[in-house]
Amino acid sequence: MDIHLQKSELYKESVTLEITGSKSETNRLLLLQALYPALRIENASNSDDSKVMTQALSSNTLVVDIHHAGTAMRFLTAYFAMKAGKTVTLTGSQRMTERPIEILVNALDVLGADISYQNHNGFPPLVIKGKSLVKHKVSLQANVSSQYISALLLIAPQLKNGLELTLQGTMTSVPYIKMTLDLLEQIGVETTFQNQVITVFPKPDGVEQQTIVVESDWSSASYFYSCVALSSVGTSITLKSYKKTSLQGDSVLAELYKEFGVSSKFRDHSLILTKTEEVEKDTGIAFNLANAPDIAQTITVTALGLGLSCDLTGLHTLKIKETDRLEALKTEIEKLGGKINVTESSLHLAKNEKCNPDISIATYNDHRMAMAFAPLALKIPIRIEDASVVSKSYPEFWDDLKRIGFHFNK
Ligand SMILES: O=C(O)C1=C[C@@H](OP(=O)(O)O)[C@@H](O)[C@H](O)C1
Ligand SMILES: C=C(OP(=O)(O)O)C(=O)O
Repeated sequence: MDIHLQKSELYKESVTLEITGSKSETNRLLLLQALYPALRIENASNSDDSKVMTQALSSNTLVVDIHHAGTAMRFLTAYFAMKAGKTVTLTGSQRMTERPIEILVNALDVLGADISYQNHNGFPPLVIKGKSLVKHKVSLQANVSSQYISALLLIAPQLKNGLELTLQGTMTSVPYIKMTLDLLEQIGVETTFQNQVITVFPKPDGVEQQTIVVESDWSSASYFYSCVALSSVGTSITLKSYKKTSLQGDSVLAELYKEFGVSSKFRDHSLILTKTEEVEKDTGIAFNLANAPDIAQTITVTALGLGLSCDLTGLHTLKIKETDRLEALKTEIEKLGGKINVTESSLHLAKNEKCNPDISIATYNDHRMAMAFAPLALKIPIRIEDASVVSKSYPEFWDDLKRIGFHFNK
């Protein structure tokens, strides 16, 4: 299904949207709940990625398919590796079979796991024979994906001797590691993180009965930051339920979007975004997003819509996500008339006058390609191909766009 967005304008009155829970927090808590059934989760994400995670944790089938969900692939590899007596083939979409997992598999091997590759070394599908893992010290490369690290940390309190993890090289996506440690601490697991060594102490006997409320998803909020940035001064949107002090690294949006003239105010659990000033055309945007890779596409498209130049660094993980996001951005932005250069870990977007209207944006099975480009309809009519991809993280995305004033026919 393609969606043709007409040129739209946000409603003058600030509309309030309820955004689904963070998929990162939810998928961690779902795994922890499988290990500690006393946990209750509120405001869980209704994303496809969280649905497949829930299904996988309760399934008794020999083959578990997690589709496009990177967190589910990585977290469940660790989970099934320590489930003694159970053998599972863990697989996913075509793209998932191209997303590397060797660093995690090697680390689990060191801990005593039995995992083999069904087709290509280093990539899913994996055949995992669950075993009791008794070793507790391992080192792994920390600059490819933080999800490998979170996967090990999540199972660590149920390992006989806990875990001592040494991170090698420059760490990437660090807030996601801290989110995992924070959630472990919240449920009563002791952890330390000093220099590049993380220790998780064993917690074999269960945790106290408790309910954890998931904060709404900040990566999903990014698309509304972009909508407000691309609107006139005074435009406002209210999003629920957010906290000023978040576990999610993408909450850095509140800081970064000041450069696009957007202010963020917290009232109770609402986040109010307001366009407070026009941005000078000569202002160039420059951010290092190594700690917030999922908002790179949103920021690039906001800059394009405002005609600003934009330099982003720290993007080395984008090439192994739902698609090669650097190449996908380059191809689609060039169709719109933008001038963009990409390297293995950065992008440069040149200042531009205006975008070509009525371009059809390909989305490459990547929810964030669809959601990042949609706000451009505040400037030009635009078509988004295969629009249902958004359900990977944010199934109500298109309904919410309608609620704030976008016009389109599905
Ligand atoms: O742990 C997580 O929940 C995530 C970590 C990040 O991945 P990398 O660590 O691979 O960059 C992020 O891009 C992904 O959307 C979610
Ligand atoms: C990269 C993402 O997800 P994952 O790696 O979990 O598939 C994402 O949601 O942007």
